[in-house]
Amino acid sequence: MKTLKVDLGQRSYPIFIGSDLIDRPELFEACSKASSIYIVTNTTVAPLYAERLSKTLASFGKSVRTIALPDGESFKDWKNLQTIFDELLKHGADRQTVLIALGGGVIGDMTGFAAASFMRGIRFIQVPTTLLSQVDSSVGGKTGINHPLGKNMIGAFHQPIAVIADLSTLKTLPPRELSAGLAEVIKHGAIADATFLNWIEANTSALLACDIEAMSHAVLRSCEIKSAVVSADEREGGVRATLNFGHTFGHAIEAGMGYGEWLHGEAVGCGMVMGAKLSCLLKKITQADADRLTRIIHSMHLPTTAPKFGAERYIELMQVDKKAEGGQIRYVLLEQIGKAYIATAPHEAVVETLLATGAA
Ligand SMILES: NC(=O)c1ccc[n+]([C@@H]2O[C@H](COP(=O)([O-])OP(=O)(O)OC[C@H]3O[C@@H](n4cnc5c(N)ncnc54)[C@H](O)[C@@H]3O)[C@@H](O)[C@H]2O)c1
Ligand SMILES: O=C(O)C(=O)C[C@@H](O)[C@H](O)[C@H](O)COP(=O)(O)O
Ligand SMILES: [Zn+2]
Repeated sequence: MKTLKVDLGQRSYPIFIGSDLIDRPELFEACSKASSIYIVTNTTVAPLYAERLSKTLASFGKSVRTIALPDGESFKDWKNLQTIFDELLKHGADRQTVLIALGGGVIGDMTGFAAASFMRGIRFIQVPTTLLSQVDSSVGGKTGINHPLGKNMIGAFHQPIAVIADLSTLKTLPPRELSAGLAEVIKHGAIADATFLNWIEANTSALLACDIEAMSHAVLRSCEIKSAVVSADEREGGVRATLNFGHTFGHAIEAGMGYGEWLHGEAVGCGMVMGAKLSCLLKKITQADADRLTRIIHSMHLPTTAPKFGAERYIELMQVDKKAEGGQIRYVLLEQIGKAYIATAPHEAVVETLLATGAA
């Protein structure tokens, strides 16, 4: 097992990465002081892992309940958040209750937001079971739900007290979901570590085959990169926005198509292709670099051709973005492979050229 730390002073927490971790009560030690424990999961993950996790948590001698929400991005909304609150209140949860998010990023984001707001804030633990949630969403404390007009528009920063990434759970993950997670892995290489991107490129087959050693390295290196960024800028005042590479376009695709049509990772993969093309149009990276990144994304079975909404609609969708300021869209672009920067306002005509010609 590998252990990392997200360094945030009093809000610091460990990330445990390894196999069969959901069977190890010592990793859930914070539950020994809980008044009650709620596993929040969904109807797909519950039959796979909830009983095993309940058994582990039962060793603390506290009440352990499971809340299973419907599965899918389109359920990351008010209604299902309300279901969590209903269950907590119905069964007498209090400020010493600990929530456990067992599932992918949808469950992690919603459970985290429920924990941030229930009785003005209770503790929660992330047990990510998708590649995407192990390499990205379980770390950093961004929690929330979608709004029909914009992705993740309602939420809060609320850090978990631990992240327990059990690599064995990836064995049951469908290939399409694995590829979606690989998009965020590629993102970490593209924005912060050219050597890691080389490794990803050289290990495409092992990653697609969900080889345990390859997964272990991908999760570890991604968590190292993300936790360093989050430790430096918890609330996205600056450098944290680089983790949004591919997301300005990607979130527009998700909202524009209706949540769930394309997976988040698929939209981000395609968004990174668009971001690389824009970086190239602005003469920051070479055509060869943009082509290479597109090839890597394509090799992971991710879409690289954007849905054709038209430039006007893309711009309208992208204006509903948390990075936008005073109506100006801000893009995360590449200065070089392994280094991202924030473009406050690239010339609108350049973006329109991108949308009209290449990607959309
Ligand atoms: N908070 C953040 O920093 C952050 C970062 C990245 C993404 N996100 C959010 O995360 C979400 C995407 O997360 P995701 O890709 O994990 O999607 P997801 O949560 O929808 O999970 C993907 C699918 O895999 C299933 N599943 C989960 N674990 C499984 C397992 N071990 N075996 C079999 N099936 C399993 C789920 O039921 C679901 O059908 C988006 O809402 C995105 O906005 C948040
Ligand atoms: O943690 C971050 O910061 C990220 O941007 C990670 C992204 O992969 C993730 O999709 C995040 O939820 C996007 O955040 P948002 O603030 O753009 O909604
Ligand atoms: Zn993302």
